[in-house]
Amino acid sequence: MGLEGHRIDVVGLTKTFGTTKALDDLTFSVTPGTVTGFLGPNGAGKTTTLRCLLGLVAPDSGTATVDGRAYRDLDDPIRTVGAALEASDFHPGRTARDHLLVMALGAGLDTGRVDAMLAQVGLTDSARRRVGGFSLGMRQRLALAAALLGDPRVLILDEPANGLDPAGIAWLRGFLRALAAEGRTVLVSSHVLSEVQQTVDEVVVISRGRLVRQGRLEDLDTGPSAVLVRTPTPDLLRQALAGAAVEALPGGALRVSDRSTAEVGHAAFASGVELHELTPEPDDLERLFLDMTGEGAAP
Ligand SMILES: Nc1ncnc2c1ncn2[C@@H]1O[C@H](COP(=O)(O)OP(=O)(O)OP(=O)(O)O)[C@@H](O)[C@H]1O
Repeated sequence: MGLEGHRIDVVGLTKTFGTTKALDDLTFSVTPGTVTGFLGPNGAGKTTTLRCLLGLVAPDSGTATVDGRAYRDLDDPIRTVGAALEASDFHPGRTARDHLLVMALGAGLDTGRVDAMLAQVGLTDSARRRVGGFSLGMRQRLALAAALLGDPRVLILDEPANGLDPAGIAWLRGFLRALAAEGRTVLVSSHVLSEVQQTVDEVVVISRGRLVRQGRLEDLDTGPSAVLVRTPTPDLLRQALAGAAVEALPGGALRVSDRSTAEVGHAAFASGVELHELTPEPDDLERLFLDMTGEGAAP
């Protein structure tokens, strides 16, 4: 059975710090039951947006609401929105378990969930260790457990994959997907698309405080795919691909930007050209992300 879902709506959000326009008329929404990646390069305004959503920063104009209400107007904010903004602000002398107990008591939450949450994030064996000795990945897990203490419908996580090793990222992926499958609304920021690419259904891409793109990950138009080819006879392959956009790469490979792997393979076969490699160019999505956010522009 799914939970009652809550939308996140950011409308016309604008915030200036001194002379820095951190957010510039930013609008997007996040639907329940999805994991949404909130993406943008460092300094794009992600943290500021999340802080506005949590009532920690007052915007100059615009609104950031959960279930149609500002955080401060929610009836039961702790049980509605769980957030992990920074993984580093734990008291280093306190154990993981004590940290969650203090939080639960302070917020009037059921302390009975503490051990269950530690187990959920894989910290049972470290529950009685002091947080000061935790790795960044363990702090991230603890922050996640803290965010989940109130069994919230909405989760807001700032760079949760930061500091996790590949196994930890794979774990996080399954964990967040399961929370979304329960009908929760999960918003996860990252400045690295590949980190969350396999986790998210939707992406909201921002750059310089403005929305660049919102949509389903699979609908992002990655443009024509390019093909990397290696052959001992590049000139013959160029002839065989007459009319194609072919670029010589350092190291001797050719990059064909307007033909599919099948088309390149067929042209080579039909002309008797020997191929040593024929691969679709990797990271099309990463390239698109860099292009969209202006980070990939040629110097
Ligand atoms: N309290 C503040 N005072 C002054 N400037 C700020 C403050 N908070 C954020 N900024 C500035 O606003 C811009 C957006 O910062 P923000 O932290 O929201 O970006 P971000 O996308 O989260 O990047 P990062 O991943 O590096 O944290 C940056 O130029 C930042 O320096």
